[in-house]
Amino acid sequence: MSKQKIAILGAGPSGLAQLRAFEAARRAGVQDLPEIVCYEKQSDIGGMWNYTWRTGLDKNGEPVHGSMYRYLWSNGPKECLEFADYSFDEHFGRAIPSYPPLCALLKDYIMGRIDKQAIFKYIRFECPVRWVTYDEGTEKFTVTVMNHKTGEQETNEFDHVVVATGHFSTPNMPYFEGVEQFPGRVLHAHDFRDALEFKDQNVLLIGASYSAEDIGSQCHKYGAKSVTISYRSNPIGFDWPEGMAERPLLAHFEGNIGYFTDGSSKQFDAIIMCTGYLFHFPFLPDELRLQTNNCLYPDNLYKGVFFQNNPKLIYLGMQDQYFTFNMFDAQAWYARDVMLGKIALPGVFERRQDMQQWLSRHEALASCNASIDFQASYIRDLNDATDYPEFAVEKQADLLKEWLLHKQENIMGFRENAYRSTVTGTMASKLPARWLDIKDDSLESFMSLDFVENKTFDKVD
Ligand SMILES: Cc1cc2nc3c(=O)[nH]c(=O)nc-3n(C[C@H](O)[C@H](O)[C@H](O)COP(=O)(O)OP(=O)(O)OC[C@H]3O[C@@H](n4cnc5c(N)ncnc54)[C@H](O)[C@@H]3O)c2cc1C
Repeated sequence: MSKQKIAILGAGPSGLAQLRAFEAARRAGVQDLPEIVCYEKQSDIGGMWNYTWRTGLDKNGEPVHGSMYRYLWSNGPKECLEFADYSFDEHFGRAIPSYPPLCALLKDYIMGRIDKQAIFKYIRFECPVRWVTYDEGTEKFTVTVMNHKTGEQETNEFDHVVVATGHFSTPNMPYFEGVEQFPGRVLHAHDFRDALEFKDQNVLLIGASYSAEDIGSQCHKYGAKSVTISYRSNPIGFDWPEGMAERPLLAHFEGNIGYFTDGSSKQFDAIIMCTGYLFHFPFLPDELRLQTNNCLYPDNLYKGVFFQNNPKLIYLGMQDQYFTFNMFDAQAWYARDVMLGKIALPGVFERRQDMQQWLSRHEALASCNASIDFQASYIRDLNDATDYPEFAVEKQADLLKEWLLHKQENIMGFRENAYRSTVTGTMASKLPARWLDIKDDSLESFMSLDFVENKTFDKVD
């Protein structure tokens, strides 16, 4: 019998988790592993964590994937991202603060546990996937990619396809009457790169989620004259510093004046749409395409990963994310075991029943804390079925709840908090005060700071 072939689309944290899951099986002595090819649009691994100055199109004329900006700090504490089998202490050789102030630093950690020699051989860089089809007769997928290195298209057949292409890259861009006459800059959060650009400006952010919260805080910190956050349903509700305020939804613009639904108005210099992202799979036909919005449990994915119409098509990382890297691992390990035949997939009806149970629980979620527990129980459910190293997902859930409280208490200063690692038991170092105003975003510069002086390295037995 010929070897199974698996295509992994994307080499961001999810796709890498899938590659690493197979690599772990290989190391554990599993024979007859499938043949794997990972197609990646960019020229490096890391996905969203590859900071790029580019906006619009990349060097190959493909839509830029990255939505991250300079000076992006980890939103949640690093203790909630920590892998069971690879701690931050191990990677950096010392305790670092709970909120690493650089995406380069987090990328360094996430990629640090990857055996690059073992994994790079599977990845085909600068090969965006153009089209995927499935043949009911041969029971195979055909994947067509554009190889920008050779300038030619390539087509190959696979038994499974794992979609790990992310869902924070295609802007959801609403229209507001009069916006076309607005004289200043109008952009989506996807194209936001540097808060310094908005120094001394009156900035309007539309949206009430993480992007509005974080980009708004950044603009304030880097000298915007005022920051107004316009919400559709409910205000974010933090105790914002002077110069930042929330207003209900924008109704229309007249020139550079924005009119809000409560009848108020204000003059603006720039508009940043923090209005979220679309799930966008331009390489998939309708019958294979996941159609969802951002939520903790998209419908039609059994165990959150197997596409109901065709479970040989696997989606990773499609959930809204309290948990990120650990959840991708849990999904990748489970998906691997199904692909290897270690876990049997139930029939269509049982899969639907299982999904329905999760969807009912999902529908009943009434608070952020309940949502965090829901996602933790989802991860637990997956991990219990595989040999993924045991880790205390419930303790990380408790940390996430603390994080929410700390944000509520002090939105501009919550990143000064330090937490205890659930993996090593060590306390994070305090962030040196001068770094709260970080203007130098090099990893070297950050690591050259002496954290030891502030460190409470009281290990728990
Ligand atoms: C502004 C911002 C801040 C964030 N902050 C945090 C944070 O602080 N902590 C946290 O845990 N998470 C954060 N996230 C979430 C982040 O998206 C996840 O951490 C993680 O990157 C998701 O991994 P992924 O592999 O699923 O997707 P991605 O990281 O998006 O990777 C997808 C990969 O697929 C590739 N790809 C896309 N289309 C194709 C194609 N057609 N063919 C081939 N390859 C393709 C892309 O090039 C990319 O490499 C943030 C996201 C954003 C946008």
